[in-house]
Amino acid sequence: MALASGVRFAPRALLRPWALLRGTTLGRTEPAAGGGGDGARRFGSQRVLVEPDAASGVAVMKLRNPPVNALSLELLTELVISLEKLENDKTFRGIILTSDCPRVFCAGLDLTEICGRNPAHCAEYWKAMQELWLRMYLSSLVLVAAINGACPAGGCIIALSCDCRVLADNPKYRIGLNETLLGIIAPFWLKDTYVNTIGHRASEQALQLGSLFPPAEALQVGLVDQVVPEDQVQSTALSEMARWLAVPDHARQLTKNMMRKATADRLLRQRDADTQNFVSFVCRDSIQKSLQAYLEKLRQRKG
Ligand SMILES: CCCCCCCC/C=C\CC(=O)SCCNC(=O)CCNC(=O)[C@H](O)C(C)(C)COP(=O)(O)OP(=O)(O)OC[C@H]1O[C@@H](n2cnc3c(N)ncnc32)[C@H](O)[C@@H]1OP(=O)(O)O
Repeated sequence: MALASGVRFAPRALLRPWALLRGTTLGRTEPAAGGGGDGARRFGSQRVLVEPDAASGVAVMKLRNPPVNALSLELLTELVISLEKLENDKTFRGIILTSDCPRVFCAGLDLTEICGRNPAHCAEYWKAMQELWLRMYLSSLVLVAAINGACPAGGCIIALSCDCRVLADNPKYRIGLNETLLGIIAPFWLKDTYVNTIGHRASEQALQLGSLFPPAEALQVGLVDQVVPEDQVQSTALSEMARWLAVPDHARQLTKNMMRKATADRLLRQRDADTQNFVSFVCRDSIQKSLQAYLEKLRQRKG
């Protein structure tokens, strides 16, 4: 991990993400509509669309795992790979993360990855979740979340790992960590990320209650930095990006590292124990029952 100019402090090869791939199509490059040069070429994978703009050094990364961008193992893996690709390309200084699915930014953990699965699968899945969080939280790039839909639980984790959050002003687009309402508990590193963003008391209250905040409240509590009309989310995210990119990279990166390293190190030190904790917790009969019931409720709620 070099910490001089061109700082790269994101942990490398914490996992070999490609080893997790099942039937994904990665590394595709295709010209964007009407595009010509390299700056207009899209790349990415089945579930993560990357629209790079070499001229500005900013890439737009779109989650594309319909219907609700649930964080399947494949989506987690493809996100890590796309992020790593941009991190390794010196052309890029920032990523705007957004959703390609209407009305939902990200529905959080894919519950089908932890319901009725064996412990080995749950462990593999949780390691992929840890990996994505570590990579995003410590990324040397500026990450701006352009939150254009509902953003519960794991979706909120993704947004909280970014440097800045812009939320569309729609009362249906609630954001927060609602784990307790599913009968599960946010792990310590999620709790720490929450506390780092909105402070201890607000986190304690929101975590215990499983609060999902509508936009105005999310802004008030400091969970998001801007709330804007839906059609201005992307342009506002770009303006925010410009503000962050106006700072010299090395100074901003070192400051980010200084602010976040202790939180990330805590997970790095206890990664295996955290995985075991997760697996033994979610594999309990009682937890499986409540997750199944929640999933069933979601399926029946339709229409
Ligand atoms: C030591 C202890 C360790 C414990 C560790 C805990 C780890 C904690 C970390 C994260 C926790 C999580 O992320 S758990 C997931 C929490 N997510 C939610 O509660 C969101 C649930 N979804 C919704 O509220 C809504 O779907 C939505 C608001 C996101 C979108 O609403 P919409 O009306 O547009 O869509 P539908 O509800 O009709 O859903 C469509 C379709 O998707 C399925 N779906 C939704 N969410 C999930 C999900 N998270 N995982 C899997 N599948 C999901 C839903 O059932 C519908 O399916 P069908 O079309 O088959 O009916």
